[in-house]
Formats: sequence, structure tokens, C-alpha cells
Amino acid sequence: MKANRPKRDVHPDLARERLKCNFNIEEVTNIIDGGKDKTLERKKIEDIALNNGACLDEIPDECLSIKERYENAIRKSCIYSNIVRNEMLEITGMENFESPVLRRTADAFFKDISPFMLHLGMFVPTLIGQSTPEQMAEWLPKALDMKIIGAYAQTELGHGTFIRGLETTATYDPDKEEFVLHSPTITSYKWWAGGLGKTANHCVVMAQLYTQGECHGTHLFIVQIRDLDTHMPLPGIKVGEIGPRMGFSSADNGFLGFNSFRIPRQNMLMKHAKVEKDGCYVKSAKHGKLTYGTMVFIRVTLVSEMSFNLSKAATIAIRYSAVRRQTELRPNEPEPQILDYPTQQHKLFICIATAHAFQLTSKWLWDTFQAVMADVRKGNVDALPELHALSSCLKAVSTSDALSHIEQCRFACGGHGYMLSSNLPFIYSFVAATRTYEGDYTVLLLQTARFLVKAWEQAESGNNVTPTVAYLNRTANTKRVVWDNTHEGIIQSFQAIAAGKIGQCVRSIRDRIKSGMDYEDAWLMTTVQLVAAAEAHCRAVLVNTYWNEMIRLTKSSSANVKTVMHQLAVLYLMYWALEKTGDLLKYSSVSKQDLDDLQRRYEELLAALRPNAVSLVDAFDLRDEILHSSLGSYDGCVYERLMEEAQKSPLNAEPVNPSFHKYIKPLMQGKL
Ligand SMILES: CCCCCCCC/C=C\CCCCCCCCCC(=O)SCCNC(=O)CCNC(=O)[C@H](O)C(C)(C)COP(=O)(O)OP(=O)(O)OC[C@H]1O[C@@H](n2cnc3c(N)ncnc32)[C@H](O)[C@@H]1OP(=O)(O)O
Ligand SMILES: Cc1cc2nc3c(=O)[nH]c(=O)nc-3n(C[C@H](O)[C@H](O)[C@H](O)COP(=O)(O)OP(=O)(O)OC[C@H]3O[C@@H](n4cnc5c(N)ncnc54)[C@H](O)[C@@H]3O)c2cc1C
Repeated sequence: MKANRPKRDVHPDLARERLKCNFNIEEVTNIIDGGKDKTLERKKIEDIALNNGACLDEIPDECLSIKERYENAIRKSCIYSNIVRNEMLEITGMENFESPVLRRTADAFFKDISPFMLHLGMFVPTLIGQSTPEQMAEWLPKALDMKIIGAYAQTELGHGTFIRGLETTATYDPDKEEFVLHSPTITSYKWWAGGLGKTANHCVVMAQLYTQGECHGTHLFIVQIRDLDTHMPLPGIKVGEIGPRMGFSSADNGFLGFNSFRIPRQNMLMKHAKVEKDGCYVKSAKHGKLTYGTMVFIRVTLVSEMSFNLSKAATIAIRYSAVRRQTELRPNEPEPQILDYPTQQHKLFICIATAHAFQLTSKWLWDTFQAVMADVRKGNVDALPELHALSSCLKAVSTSDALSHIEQCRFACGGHGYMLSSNLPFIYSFVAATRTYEGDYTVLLLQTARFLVKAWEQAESGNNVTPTVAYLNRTANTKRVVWDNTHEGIIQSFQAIAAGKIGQCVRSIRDRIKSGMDYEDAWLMTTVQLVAAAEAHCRAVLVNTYWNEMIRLTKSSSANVKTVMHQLAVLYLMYWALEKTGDLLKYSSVSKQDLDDLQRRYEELLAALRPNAVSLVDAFDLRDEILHSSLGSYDGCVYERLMEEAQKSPLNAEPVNPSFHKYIKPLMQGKL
């Protein structure tokens, strides 16, 4: 049911904030979107999807039962998919179906998650990345047209991280030219796949391939699991939903078991390896990990996803902080807006800067990904290890940072931030999952560390290394970098910290080997340091990329836009330099005086950014339908919205709850 929202005047505090703005908001929006044409395209798509109110709910999702919530999510997913299929793909083009604009617009429909998200987010990308042209022609049009709905079933009850340890088997039967899928143990049951529990009729399954008596490791298969007409699970399939979780409440994450379930030979996704009719296994991939391609793709897209989520949280918290007044600064003076407190600015301005840092870095990462994939298509896989290292650490650090900054946004909103109607708890629980899924934080940083250790050894022996670690050629053999408080100086210090930490890891591993450990144990004992080194490398990449992209993208901007974008980037550098003072003292010549100066400049920068704070979040251009927040709406009518949302609580539907007569009254009367 559509909700009618009253239109309200903008709160005077927010109106005053907007008058203080000294830069052109639209220009900044264009930079974030990737150009004026992209902004126009986004707005056009949002208008198509959101202007008819189909995305609005009369009863908040959180007030529904699990079943009602799922059914409502399916209802809206179908409406939204229909809009995507009939109207949006024409604008974005088929090749950009996963465009962040679709993802962003979908948020207006779902406070939580669409049960179709994994269909568009992983099933379709897997078809594109892992199929032969014939397979693509067979499956992709059906998937894009929602004739089939898919999930991505890789993780099992017993294994998520260690893919090589998956237990599901796909054994080739040459007589029938079929694979037999089987779940030999309880731990081999697929677990977690979004949309699998109740929605999907197909899924991509990762299983150990056996043919001619030999195991060839994990491969991907496309499997129909439900009847297209009745939606009943097919014989040999055991499928269901895994139960309530911290977030992802309407995503029907599922379990799946196979009892000698047969699929045609053609259902193995054969772009990188195939099984001939007679059972002969032929590998064509030039790199053993190309079947992990969908994961790399999603890791890349998650960096922009983190920017988006952070921009939502920052918009909510900053608009609220401009309206909320608390505590007298001086006797008999009006209470200040809480945004005037430097401590509040410290919590929140870094969120704006980080959203920019992730957005600009994500575009650069996306271009890098596209270039490497183009090389892979030509048979050149040389850049794959660097892409894997880069996408792994950026996924890990961006999800982890976004999570802690979003929590800060909630803290910044005091008690009201704890209300589901603020939307901050939804954003938080969604982002909390991103730190784990698609490769856990620690695990991915350890993947990056493997690459870094090799790169350090190459640099140490005087060989040139790949671009993202080129700083090692300069710093691998330097003890401490000379501190310099310019942006170049701070960026170089981050590189020196990374090089210093990687070098320390290499020395620890070597020392441990010298003292009798084998390589595996020496590596294992060093993993705490290795994770820290990979994080430091990622910070070096982030500060460098953000800065360079900011300069590049503001070349033709107006003077005040240049200034404010510059201020945000400097804030980002200073914030992280101050967070990492211990490392700076260890790996640069920074003194206590230098750090005191840096702290003072940081505080001055907070004050300089203060008048533009509301306009900077306005520049994220997030419609109220996308924010879903009683605290963050454009008009700032926070208290009216909180009260309005409170009225929707099912507990307010009747003046006296029946439990009073059933329990409380008997208790009061001593009759229980
Ligand atoms: C109507 C609704 C509309 C909605 C619209 C929505 C639009 C949608 C758009 C976007 C939304 C997206 C939302 C996505 C939601 C996702 C939900 C979550 C899904 C999942 O979680 S799926 C499961 C993911 N699982 C994982 O990530 C598992 C993590 N584990 C691994 O990746 C690996 O096991 C490992 C990397 C840790 C280790 O692998 P292993 O095979 O054991 O390899 P090693 O021996 O350790 O390493 C050997 C060697 O290989 C290198 N390597 C490993 N991986 C790769 C790789 N991918 N590429 C290149 N190289 C790789 C590794 O570094 C080693 O190299 P070396 O030997 O050191 O040189
Ligand atoms: C909301 C959500 C949605 C998901 N959707 C899907 C989906 O659609 N499809 C799908 O296939 N999967 C999905 N997953 C599963 C997800 O990909 C896995 O949970 C994730 O990869 C982590 O694996 P795990 O749960 O087995 O954790 P584990 O690997 O068991 O990790 C547990 C802990 O052990 C640590 N650890 C593990 N290995 C190492 C190591 N080698 N060195 C050091 N520490 C280690 C980790 O750091 C972590 O702290 C989803 C998960 C969530 C939470």
C-alpha cells in the first residue's frame, strides 16, 4: 500500500545552514556521480522508479512479521524488477545492468534487502563471467527478463572461507552425459545464499568436480532447484530458509542439499574449463583462480557500495545534528546546534570525507578491474594477482571503516539514532554483513599480504614492482622517512609505514625460519603483523588514490568547489595521520611538536568545513525515499516524523493491550 507523506516546510535551522553554503552543490554532485551526464541519468532513473510512490510502505517493515516482511519484499521486488526490465535497462544499457544507480534506486523500495538482490548481484554476473557464448545465449536473456530467478550457492555449513574445502560433489556420468550433484554430509549443505530459501528457482552451485575417477577441484554449475510452474523443490533437492539473523531479514538466505541430483553436462559453466561428452577434463584458463571471478567483481563493487551507505548515514546524522540543540554553552544563552560541537564534527566530517574517498577510489578500482579483465579476455593474466590483492584489501578496509563510521553516526544521533525509524540500525546491520561476506576481513587482508611479501622481496633485490606497490622501490631499504606536513609528505609517510610494516613481516618470517620453523608456521606466527601490514598498504593506496583523483576531477571546477573538495581530502589525510601516530613515530621522523601542530590544523579544518557541512551532505543528493529516515529527511522535521512513526507501532493500535487483563491485572490482584 502506498503511503501519503505530508509535505512540510524546511526546519529553520536547516534553511539557515543552506544559506551558509559557499560552493556549487550541483558541481560536487556531478563529481560524485562521475559527470553531469551521469547525474542526469541517475535522476531520470530515480524519477521513473520513485515518482509513483510504489516504493513507500504504510506499515514500516519492522512492524511486520517475518512472513509478511518477506511477502512485502517480494511484492516490491516484482514491481521494481518490472520497472528495471521495462524502463531502466533502456537508459543504462544492458551492459550496465548492475549499475550502482539501480542498486541505489532499489534502496528506496527496501529498507532491508530485496530477495532478488543476489539474482542481479551475483547470479547474473556469474553467467556473464563464467559461461561460454552458447551458455550465455541460453541463460542470460532468461535471467535478465526474470524468466528464471537465481542465487549464488557457494558457502556450506562447514566451509565459507576455504573454498577448496567445499564438500558438495558433482560427479560426471558419461553414460547419461549428466553430472550427479550430491551433499555427502550435513556440513556439505549449502548455507547462506541470498534468495535461495524461498525465492530462487535456479542457482549457481560451487562443487568439487569428479570425472574419470579424478577430482579437479571446485567448479561452477547452474542448477534448477524448483519447478517453474508450482515452485515446489524438485525431487532430490532439500531447500529452505536459514532463520532470523542480524540483518538481511527479507533476503531469504537459504540452505540447500542434493540427494544424487542430476543435471545435464551443459550445465557446468565452461568458460574456463570443460568436461567433454566422454568425461575428458579440459582446462582452458590461463589462471587457476578465474572461477573466483564473481567474488572479485563483487569485492570491487562493494567499495562504491560502502561510499553509498556511508553517505546515507552521514546525511542522516549531519541533518539531525543541525536541527538538534543540546546543553547551554554559557548561562542563559540558547542551546547550540549539536553540529557546533567540535567533537560532533570530529565524528561526522570524516564520514563525508570517507564517502568521497571511497567513491573516487571505487571508480579508479572499477577502471582497473575493467582493464585487467580486458587483458584476461586476450589471454594475458599478468595483472590478476595485483587486482586480487587490491580488491581484497580495499573490500576489507572499506567495509570495516564504513561500519565503524556508521556506528559513529548512530552515536552522533544519541538515543534517536537507536530508533529503527532513523534507518541507522538498518544501514549498520547491512554493512556489518559486508565485512564478513564475499571474503572475511582478516582472510582478505592475508591474501593481500601474500602479494605484498612477494613484492617486498622483489623490491629488496632491486627489481621493479607493479604500480600499486611501486612505493616499495623507493622505501623498501629506507629506515625512516623525513616527516613533511604537506599532503605529499603525509601520503609518503603512509607509504613508509606500509613499507616498514611489510619489511618487518618479512624479517619476522625469516627470523622464525632461521630459528627452525617451517615456512607455514613462520607465516602463521606472523599473521597478526601481516594483517596490519596489508591494512597499512591499503591506507597508502587509499590516500594516494583519493588525492590524485580529487585533483584530476576538480581540474575544471569552480574555485570554491576546488577548495571544499581539497579541504575534505586534507581532512581525510590528517584524520588518518592522527589515528596512526604510533606508526608515524615508528616509521617517520615526526616529532611531538609536529603532531601537536597537525592536531591544531585538523581542529581548524573542522571549523572551516562547519558552514558547508549540511550542503556537503545535500550534495550526495539522496532523496527522502532512499534515506528512509525520521532524522535525515531534507526538511529536517525530526520531531514530527519521530512522533508520526511512533503512531505506526502496532502496540498503539488499541488503548489497552489484552495482556493487561490476562496477566497484569491478575498479578496486581494477587490472582495469578
Ligand atoms: C529487484 C531488486 C534489485 C536489486 C538491484 C541490485 C543490484 C545488485 C548490485 C550489486 C549488489 C551486490 C550485492 C552482493 C551481495 C553479496 C552477498 C554475499 C555473497 C557471498 O558471500 S558469496 C561467497 C563468497 N565467499 C568468499 O568470498 C570466500 C572467500 N575465500 C576465498 O576467496 C578463497 O578461498 C581464498 C582467496 C581465501 C583462498 O582461496 P584458495 O583457493 O585456497 O587459494 P590459496 O591457496 O589461498 O591461494 C592460491 C593463490 O591464488 C591466489 N588467489 C586466490 N584467489 C584469487 C582470485 N580471486 N584471483 C586471483 N588470484 C587469487 C592467491 O593469492 C594465491 O596466490 P599466490 O600463490 O600467493 O601467488
Ligand atoms: C548476510 C550474508 C549473506 C551471505 N550471502 C551468501 C551468498 O549469497 N552465497 C554464498 O555462497 N555465501 C554467502 N554468505 C557467506 C559468506 O560468504 C561467508 O560467511 C564468508 O565468506 C565467511 O566465511 P565463514 O562464514 O565460513 O567464516 P569462517 O571462514 O569460518 O571464519 C570465521 C573466523 O575465522 C577466521 N578465519 C578463517 N580462515 C582463516 C584463516 N585462513 N586465517 C585466519 N583467520 C581465519 C575469520 O577471520 C573469521 O574471524 C553470506 C554471509 C552473510 C553473513
